[in-house]
Amino acid sequence: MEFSFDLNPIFPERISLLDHHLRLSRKVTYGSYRSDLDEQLVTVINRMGEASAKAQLLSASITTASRMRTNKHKLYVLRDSRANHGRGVVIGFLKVGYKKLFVLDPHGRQNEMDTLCVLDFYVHEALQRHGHGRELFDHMLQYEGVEPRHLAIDRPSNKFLCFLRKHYGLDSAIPQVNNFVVFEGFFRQRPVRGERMASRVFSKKPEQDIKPYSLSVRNGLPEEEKELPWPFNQLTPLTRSNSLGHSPPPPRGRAGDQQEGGAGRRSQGVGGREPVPSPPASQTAQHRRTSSLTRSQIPF
Ligand SMILES: CC(=O)SCCNC(=O)CCNC(=O)[C@H](O)C(C)(C)COP(=O)(O)OP(=O)(O)OC[C@H]1O[C@@H](n2cnc3c(N)ncnc32)[C@H](O)[C@@H]1OP(=O)(O)O
Repeated sequence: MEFSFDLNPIFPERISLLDHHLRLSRKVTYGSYRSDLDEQLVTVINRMGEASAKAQLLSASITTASRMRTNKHKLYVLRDSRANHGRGVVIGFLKVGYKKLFVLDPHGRQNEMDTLCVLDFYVHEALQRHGHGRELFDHMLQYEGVEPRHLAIDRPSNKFLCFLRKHYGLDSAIPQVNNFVVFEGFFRQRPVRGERMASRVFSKKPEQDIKPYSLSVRNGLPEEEKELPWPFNQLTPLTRSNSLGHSPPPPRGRAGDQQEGGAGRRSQGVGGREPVPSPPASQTAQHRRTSSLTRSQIPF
């Protein structure tokens, strides 16, 4: 992603980390922050957010400078300093943050947890599948001191699911009733960081709904589509997408989804992330309105 100004003073490192004040982390930078770069930084964040939203077929950006300021999220930005005649280009970004979630364990018990969540992740279309996503993700894991299985993912796209499976062997999700995805091993050997884990019975409703961005930007959906949380609202007769971890067939040129496998994919409608693979139609019709999913029914 190119800009008319020099990116190198804004992002002095190959991977720079911004906090919710849009300040660079001292741990990953050598220089100090320059206030005159504020405006350019806002421009970059907003452009990156727009590109990510477009790639995920979202109706609005979930990463903007103003959202960054109102949420305690962190933004890892990967740039190439030499490209664009030395002005640099942004290759991609990864946004994470702690959220209080109600997470179901494999026995269906509900646990209230403050957990690190992956909230937005984007690599420029022209640079995907070159290892940049892995570089960003590994950097974040190391900096945050977490293992991939201990993360909660806000409604991962199909590409992201493939990525997680390929690089980190995450392919077996524990069914949830919110839009976050956690994988097997999520509850095992978690680092102690003041995390609250209050076991509750599955049937008890959380005190508050935890809404991922992906829901909050769903402006245009009719009410009936808002009723059910993901993945239940995915359970319409669809063709299953490519199996995870395999390279897809060549691009089919669908707007906003240029690098996807194409076959069997559908737009989720205004505001949704790109769809994840879904169960065969026979299963989906049968389980469209069920209140819980067994492991074999999780749609990937
Ligand atoms: C919580 C969320 O943020 S969900 C939204 C995630 N973001 C998106 O979907 C936006 C569009 N996609 C992207 O920006 C990128 O594809 C990312 C961020 C998911 C991955 O970044 P990349 O730089 O492509 O990843 P990297 O090169 O390290 O790894 C490649 C692997 O990722 C997965 N992947 C990347 N692109 C695709 C694709 N078009 N189709 C299927 N799998 C893909 C595959 O497992 C791939 O391995 P393979 O080529 O051997 O099949």
